[in-house]
Amino acid sequence: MISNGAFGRRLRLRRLYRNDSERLLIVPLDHSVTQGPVTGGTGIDALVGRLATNRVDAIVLHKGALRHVDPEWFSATSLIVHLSASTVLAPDPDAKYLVAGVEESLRLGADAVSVHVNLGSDGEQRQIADLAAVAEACDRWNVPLLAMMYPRGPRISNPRDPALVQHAVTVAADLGADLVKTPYVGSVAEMKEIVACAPVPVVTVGGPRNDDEGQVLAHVAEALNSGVAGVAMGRNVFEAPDPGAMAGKLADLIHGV
Ligand SMILES: O=C(CO)COP(=O)(O)O
Ligand SMILES: N[C@@H](CC=O)C(=O)O
Repeated sequence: MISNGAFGRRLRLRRLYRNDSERLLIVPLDHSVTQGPVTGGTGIDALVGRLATNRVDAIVLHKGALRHVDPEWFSATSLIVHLSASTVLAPDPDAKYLVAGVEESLRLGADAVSVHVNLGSDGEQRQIADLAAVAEACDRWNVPLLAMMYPRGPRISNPRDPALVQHAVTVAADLGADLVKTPYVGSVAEMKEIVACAPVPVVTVGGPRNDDEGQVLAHVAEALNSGVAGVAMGRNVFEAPDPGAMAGKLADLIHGV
């Protein structure tokens, strides 16, 4: 793992890798702003606790959610504060904008921050500019940056096109991200090429809910075979009947039993 920057950034980045030095299991819960509640009635604190106690390396949360979560859970997992937002109700749900900052996230105890960019969307210009500005603030405050990069927009017919995904990864790395999250392209060989060209670790998303747990785990195993550094899986964890058990099965796959 090639670390970037000052001691503080390297330390925070190393803290993300809690269960082994090469792979990550990240569970994003930032969908709460995009689409609505992610807790299925159990409450955000209970959900975070189930994830933290099942070897999830980091959890992505929006800043306000932290008011309702016991900080004790973050002795067992890392906190990534998500800085971007949009909702599915918007005229353009792909138009992401910033709702939090790096200093604010540090005050909240963040180990890292994340920004979402829809490459090819009508609002791409602002999103890329926001990514660059956040990267500068991360450099200033020695905070690792996870870029959530999706080929997504009116001119994107195949959001898993390897060339588009590789372009998205390159944009993130070249603007200063320490980690990139992006869709799996569906082929081990093609994902291997993307990973090989990426100067920073790449993790893949889980995608829409699949009720067949075996298929979800097989998808992760295939992605891992392509050399990705892990997964950032949201819906297939927090929408599972037992999110903690699902997280544990993913951790077993990613980190070993
Ligand atoms: O990282 C992600 C969202 O921020 C991926 O979420 P899903 O696994 O639900 O696609
Ligand atoms: N960051 C994502 C969450 C799921 O992919 C979004 O805003 O939609």
